[in-house]
Amino acid sequence: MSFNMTDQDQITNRSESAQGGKAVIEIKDLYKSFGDNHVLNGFNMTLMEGENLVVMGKSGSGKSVMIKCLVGLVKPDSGTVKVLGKEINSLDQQNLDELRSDIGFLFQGSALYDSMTVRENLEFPMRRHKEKLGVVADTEPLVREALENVGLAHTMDLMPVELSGGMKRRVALARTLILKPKVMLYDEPTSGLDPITSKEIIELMRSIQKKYGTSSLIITHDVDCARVISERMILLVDGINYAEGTYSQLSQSTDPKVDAFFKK
Ligand SMILES: Nc1ncnc2c1ncn2[C@@H]1O[C@H](COP(=O)(O)OP(=O)(O)OP(=O)(O)O)[C@@H](O)[C@H]1O
Repeated sequence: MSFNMTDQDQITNRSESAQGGKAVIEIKDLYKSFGDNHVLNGFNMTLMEGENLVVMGKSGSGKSVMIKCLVGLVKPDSGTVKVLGKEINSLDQQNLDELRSDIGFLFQGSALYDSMTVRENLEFPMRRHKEKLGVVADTEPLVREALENVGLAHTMDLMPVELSGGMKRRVALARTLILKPKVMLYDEPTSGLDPITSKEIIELMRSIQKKYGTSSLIITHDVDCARVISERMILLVDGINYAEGTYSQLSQSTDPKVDAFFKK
């Protein structure tokens, strides 16, 4: 289904391309099956520089498979996946690792290492991606800045067990920000959090995007999160980008498959 845009939105899109918007992620005609389970059937997606794009899909619709194709953890059957101008499936391991250091992840299971302090958790990616930051003699200023971004500088020497669920998620976000990623991938960033903590995380995501001009792909079931954060949305149904548009366009659709996403 191709979603009908209003005249006003068509004008907005034209002016965006006139400003020379750059694609940071381009997925074209992506197919992936596991045996007879045809998960992605020609999925297309473009994330523009500085954009917040939300992808929604039912449980089992292939959102995680799509993200895994994006970071080279799953090999597609066919189609192309370009991230920051590089075709993922043609990169060797070293170039793939380098590219991954420009991609920040906040996944449902973005667990902190329980045996390490908050500071040590944040130092970990710095050691892992030395090629990006070089050898950092004094890690404290970077750790502090990353924690200040999420309002948790005072937790630097605490252990994860001493933090609430929302605080852990914020530290996980700080840990990914320390590498100054160009693209952020969020997989269910508010799942398992109460509404107030969810709101705090969404606000943080917005402030980070503003501060660093990061482009973000957000996978969520949370309609409120999608409403607040998305500039554009894609609904993944039957392995394709079934509908695309702004929150207000999609939430007013009379198509039953689209409408089902917005029913509480
Ligand atoms: N490695 C794999 N081997 C076989 N089947 C797989 C594999 N990975 C995913 N699948 C199948 O692909 C389909 C899509 O799974 P995926 O995890 O992408 O769903 P999802 O949309 O992320 O769901 P949820 O919202 O519940 O996390 C499912 O039917 C799943 O069983």
